[in-house]
Formats: sequence, C-alpha cells, structure tokens
Amino acid sequence: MQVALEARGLTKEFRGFVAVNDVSLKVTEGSIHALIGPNGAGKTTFFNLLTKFLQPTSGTITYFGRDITRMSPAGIARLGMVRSFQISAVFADLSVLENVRIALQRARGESYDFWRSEKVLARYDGEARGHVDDVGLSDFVHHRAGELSYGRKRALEIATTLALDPRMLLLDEPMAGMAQEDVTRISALIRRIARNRTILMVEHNLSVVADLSDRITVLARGEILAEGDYATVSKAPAVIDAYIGAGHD
Ligand SMILES: Nc1ncnc2c1ncn2[C@@H]1O[C@H](COP(=O)(O)OP(=O)(O)OP(=O)(O)O)[C@@H](O)[C@H]1O
Repeated sequence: MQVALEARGLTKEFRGFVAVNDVSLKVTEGSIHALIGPNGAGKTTFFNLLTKFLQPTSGTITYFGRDITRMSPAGIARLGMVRSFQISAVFADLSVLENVRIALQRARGESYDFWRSEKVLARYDGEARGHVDDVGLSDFVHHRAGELSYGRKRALEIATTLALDPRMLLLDEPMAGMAQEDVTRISALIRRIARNRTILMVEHNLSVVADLSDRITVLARGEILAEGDYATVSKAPAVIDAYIGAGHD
C-alpha cells in the first residue's frame, strides 16, 4: 500500500514554545490511523498542521507524494483530503436530506443562489439519500437537523463530508461528548466509511482507538513516544509513564 499522507520533520513553535517538535509520520492508504497522547501533547497542533489550519515553522507534508506544505485547507480539500466539520456546517433549520443536498451542491461548486430552487436541489435527492442511508439516518431524512440527538448530528456531519467524496478523512475527536450508544454507532460508521478511504483521527477514547485503529501514533510533549498497533503501544513503558505522569481525560 502506498503512503497517503506523510509528515517529515514537522515543527511548530509558538513564540519560542515548541508545541510540535520534529515529528515525522506516515499514514498508509486504506488504514485507520489514530493520534493519541496525554493532554497538552501537541495532538491538536499537529492535526492543525496536517489539515493546513496552521503553517509549520519547519518541515514538509506530502499527500500521495504531492507537496501540500503551503496549501490552504480548501486546496487540500479539492485534492480529496477533508477534515470533518471543516466545510460541513449543519444547518439546524433544514432537514437531514436538505443538509446533504446542499453539501452535494457545494461540492459541485454550484452557486448559493440556487439554494432555494427546489427543482435544482431535487436533482441531488437520490445521491443525498444514499449518503443519509450510509450514516444510518434513513429514519430521519425529513427531521430538522436541529432536533437530532448529538450523535446523530455528528453522523449527519459525516454524511455532508462524504458528499465531498473524500479520499482521506481527518477526524478531530469524533467521539467527543458522546453517549456510549452514539459511540458504538459512530464507530461502526467510521469502520464502514474506512473501507475505501484513509482515515486519520485524534481521539481520546482509548477503547475506540483500540477497536478501530490499524496503527497508532502516541505523542507526548510534542514528540512521538511510540508507534504501532494498540497491543504494542499500550505496553510501551514510555507511553504508560506519559499517561500516568500527565493524566488524561
Ligand atoms: N496558539 C498557541 N499559542 C501558544 N501555545 C499554544 C498554542 N496552541 C497550542 N499551544 C500549546 O502547545 C501545547 C500543545 O497543545 P495542543 O492543544 O496541541 O495539545 P493536545 O495534545 O491537543 O492537548 P489536549 O488533549 O489537551 O487537547 C500546549 O502546551 C499548548 O498550550
């Protein structure tokens, strides 16, 4: 399998404070790769570097061999590397189906002027329903997005992201704030959408990480502590020390 995303020597300094220090990482195409680590490890900063929300102080990032270090988030989205919740705002007053139709329309670059034209939007119905089914929201197609439970809202956000047909998805704490029932549902969803995609996620819920990930990178104090499958990294003494030392949520 080829490398989907690669960071080489990524460093981010904030006024002299090194939040990410010379981190190199390879995400293999078709894998689910998790980024974990105790609080303040630099996960969010590293994730923001990879998704181009922050510019690195030094280092390079390539996506399927192409240098994306200086690209914008919109630029990499056009290449098929999409961060969930980046483009996919959910409109509370619109139905589940309408939200996905609009996402499809935006993905095709159609003008917002057409938003209210039922005729134009109806063209996307079939495809939109497909994405709604994929994320398990078939029973809620005509519900207002604002009325959905938290977990179902996240599922809807994933559906609007899938409308962009991403080759690689970057998920920022997909389980944050979820009840166990939703965690189970979203885990199954991530597994399903990963079948023909590459996924990199930052996630605090270690049982989810253990369950879903092919490979895990552990960060602490801005550096990589360990990398491997869950059995390997969870046994590494440096990882155990870092978690006990820093405390985690
Ligand atoms: N914009 C910024 N300016 C200055 N320092 C920052 C900035 N962003 C992050 N940091 C610092 O960088 C370090 C890493 O933060 P980061 O949020 O990346 O860690 P994290 O692993 O995501 O933590 P958590 O799990 O608590 O979200 C922290 O010490 C933080 O205070």
